[in-house]
Formats: sequence, C-alpha cells, structure tokens
Amino acid sequence: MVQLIDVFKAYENGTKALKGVNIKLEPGEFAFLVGPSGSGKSTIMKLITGEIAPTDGTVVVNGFNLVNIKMSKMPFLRRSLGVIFQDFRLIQKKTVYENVAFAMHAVGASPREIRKRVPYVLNLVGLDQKAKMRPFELSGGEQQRVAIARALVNNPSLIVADEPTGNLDPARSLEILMLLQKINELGTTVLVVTHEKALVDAFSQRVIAIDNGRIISDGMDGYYSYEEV
Ligand SMILES: Nc1ncnc2c1ncn2[C@@H]1O[C@H](COP(=O)(O)OP(=O)(O)OP(=O)(O)O)[C@@H](O)[C@H]1O
Repeated sequence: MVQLIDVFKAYENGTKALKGVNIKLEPGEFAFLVGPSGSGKSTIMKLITGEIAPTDGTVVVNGFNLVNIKMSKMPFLRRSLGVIFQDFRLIQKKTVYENVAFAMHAVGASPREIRKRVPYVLNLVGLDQKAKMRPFELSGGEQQRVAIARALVNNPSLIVADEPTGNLDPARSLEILMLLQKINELGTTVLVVTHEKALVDAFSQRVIAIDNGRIISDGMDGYYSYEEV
C-alpha cells in the first residue's frame, strides 16, 4: 500500500530532510506519523502524494512506483489517494454538497454517480443536514469533515492527513480522529501526521516516530521513544 525504502531527500538549498527512511504500511492499516517540527513529516507526506520526488530510494504507493511513474499514470495515483490538510482547503463559493461533488466531477464521474455517492459520504461524516451551507457558515470541525468527505468521495484505498486537527480545539480534534478511525474500519488505509501527543495517546494505534530525518521508533507503544529524544 505504502512503502518507503531507504528514502533520502535533500532539498535544493542542501537541507537533508530525510536520511534513509523505511516505512511499510499494509492495506487496511491505521498509523500516526509523529515527530518534532522540522523532523521530516510533511516531506514524507509530499513524497507519498507525488508532490516531490526523493533524492534516493524507492517510494511505492498503491502499486505505483513513484520514482519512475509515467505522467500519464499520475491521475490514477491521485484517484487512489485522498489528502486532508490542516487548513481544509475548501472552495468558499461552493456549498458543502458542491465541494464534495466537484472532486467527483474532476475525475469524470457521471451526474448519476455523483447524485448517489455524495449524500452517502455526507451522511458518513455527519453533515447530511448541512449540504446546502457554505464553508464560512460552518465550524472548523465541520469544515474538516467536509474535507474528509471530499477526500473519501472517490473511494480511495489510502487517506493521508497532514496535521488534520491543527486548527481545532481538543474535543473537535478527537471527533475528527474518531471519524478517520471509523473510515479505516470501513477498509481505507489511513496515515495521520500530528504532533499532538495527547491525541495519539487517546488511540491504541501504530505510531511511527521520526526525528531529524530518521525513523526512531515504530510500533504500538505510543510516543515513548520520541519523548526520550
Ligand atoms: N521546500 C523546502 N526547501 C528547503 N528545505 C525545506 C523545504 N521544505 C522543508 N524543508 C526543510 O526540511 C526539513 C523537514 O521539513 P518538514 O516540513 O518535512 O518537517 P515537519 O516535520 O513537517 O515539520 P512541521 O511539524 O514544522 O510541519 C526541515 O529542516 C525544513 O526546514
């Protein structure tokens, strides 16, 4: 599903963001990626979405080897992947329904498929009653749930979320992670970047800890190794 093998990333200014990273995420897994600011979390997310390329090593996502992927294959990778950001990135002029429908329209879904699927995902994230509202009329937690519905609507096999609770209060953050866990239980692989220890501790899930471009622990034991650094 996701495999990083001996991945190195040096940015153009010489910053060595990743120094030999190995991560394997099996289909259907849920994992947190944690680490201090500047440790390389976003770099890993950008490698997985194909936004940037590694300097060395191999990145395989949903069966696509991103090191030598043909440009013509990129839409297929993108379709198999849902991405969630800290700042929601919704279209303010569109309603909740339209924001989610737009993601289906963009990949060529028929109006009939859109009419069937959008209400289903809005119901899944608990927003079926707010379909006609626009993002500015919603709370932060609700806006993030729209973004989750949008990420889910094309039925991706993997969802990656980069600090999805960074703009939310603790109660809303917990709700969003519980929703991502529910989506995982329905079969989608989920990788969540966060630096909020309390949140990670609230879940019994795999925690991959990175520091200074290297994986320093990976398992179900939570944050311990990370705290000791
Ligand atoms: N485009 C870039 N050009 C040069 N250096 C970069 C670039 N993006 C990130 N870096 C550097 O790479 C390292 C890892 O950055 P990255 O954004 O992956 O960290 P992070 O763990 O996501 O941090 P944060 O929690 O603050 O978002 C840092 O030293 C950062 O300054």
